[in-house]
Amino acid sequence: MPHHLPHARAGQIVGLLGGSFDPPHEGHVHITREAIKRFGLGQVWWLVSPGNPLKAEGPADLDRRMRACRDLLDDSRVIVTDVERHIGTRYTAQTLEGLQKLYPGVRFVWLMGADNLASFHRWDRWRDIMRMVPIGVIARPGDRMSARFSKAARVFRRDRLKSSHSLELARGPAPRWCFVNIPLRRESSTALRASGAWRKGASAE
Ligand SMILES: Nc1ncnc2c1ncn2[C@@H]1O[C@H](COP(=O)(O)OP(=O)(O)OP(=O)(O)O)[C@@H](O)[C@H]1O
Ligand SMILES: O=C(O)c1ccc[n+]([C@@H]2O[C@H](COP(=O)([O-])O)[C@@H](O)[C@H]2O)c1
Repeated sequence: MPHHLPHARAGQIVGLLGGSFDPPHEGHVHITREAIKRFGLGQVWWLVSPGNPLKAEGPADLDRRMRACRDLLDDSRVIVTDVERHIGTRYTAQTLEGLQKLYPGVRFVWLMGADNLASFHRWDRWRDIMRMVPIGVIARPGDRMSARFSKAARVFRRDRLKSSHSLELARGPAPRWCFVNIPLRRESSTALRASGAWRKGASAE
C-alpha cells in the first residue's frame, strides 16, 4: 500500500464522500457525521476530486482544497484523501474499481447529497456504479423531490432500502440505496465562492 493512501482493514465499512470541496464547509461535516450514524460507518474518506467531469470550470488547486478540508475537520473517523489523483481518474466508476482492487475485502459505500442523485444518470457508467457499491443519499435543502423522482431513483426503485433500515445499507450487496432525511443545512460551496470568502486561485489561506 503506497504510504499516502489511507488504511482500512478487510471487513471495515468505509463511506466515500466524493466532492469538489471548493471550498469545504460545515454542510460537508454535518452530512459526514449523520452518514456515520445512520449507515453505521467505521470511517468516511473525503475524496477530494481533481475536478468534476461535468463542471465546465476547474476548481481551485487540489492541495489547497485538501488543506482546507483538513483544517475544517476534527474527527479521527474522517480522512481526507486525493486517492483519485493517485489512481489517475476523475470518474467515480474508475475510482471505485481502483479502490476495490487496492482494498480487497473493505466494504465501501458511496455517499452523496440529494442534488447529486438528481443528476446521477449523467455520470459516466452510472448503472455500473449502482451495481458496484451501496449508495447512501443524504437530504439537501431544495433537492428532496427532484432526487426522489430522478431517473436513477426510478430505474433502481426496487433496490431502495427504507430509511428506517439504513443501518443495513452497507451490510448487503449492491445494487441497494437508501435516502435518509437529516436536519438540513444550507451551506454550499457555490455560496461561499460567491461571497468571496474563498477566492479562486488565491494562494494564501
Ligand atoms: N449542505 C449540504 N447538505 C447536503 N449535502 C451536501 C451539502 N453540501 C454538500 N453536500 C454534498 O456533498 C458532496 C460534495 O459536495 P460539493 O463539494 O460539490 O459541495 P457543494 O456545496 O455541493 O458545491 P457546489 O455548490 O460547488 O456544487 C455532494 O454529494 C453534495 O451533494
Ligand atoms: O463519474 C462521473 O461521471 C461523475 C460526474 C459528476 C460528479 N462525479 C463525482 O461526484 C462527486 C461530487 O462532485 P461535486 O463536484 O458535486 O462535489 C465527486 O466525487 C465527483 O467526482 C462523478
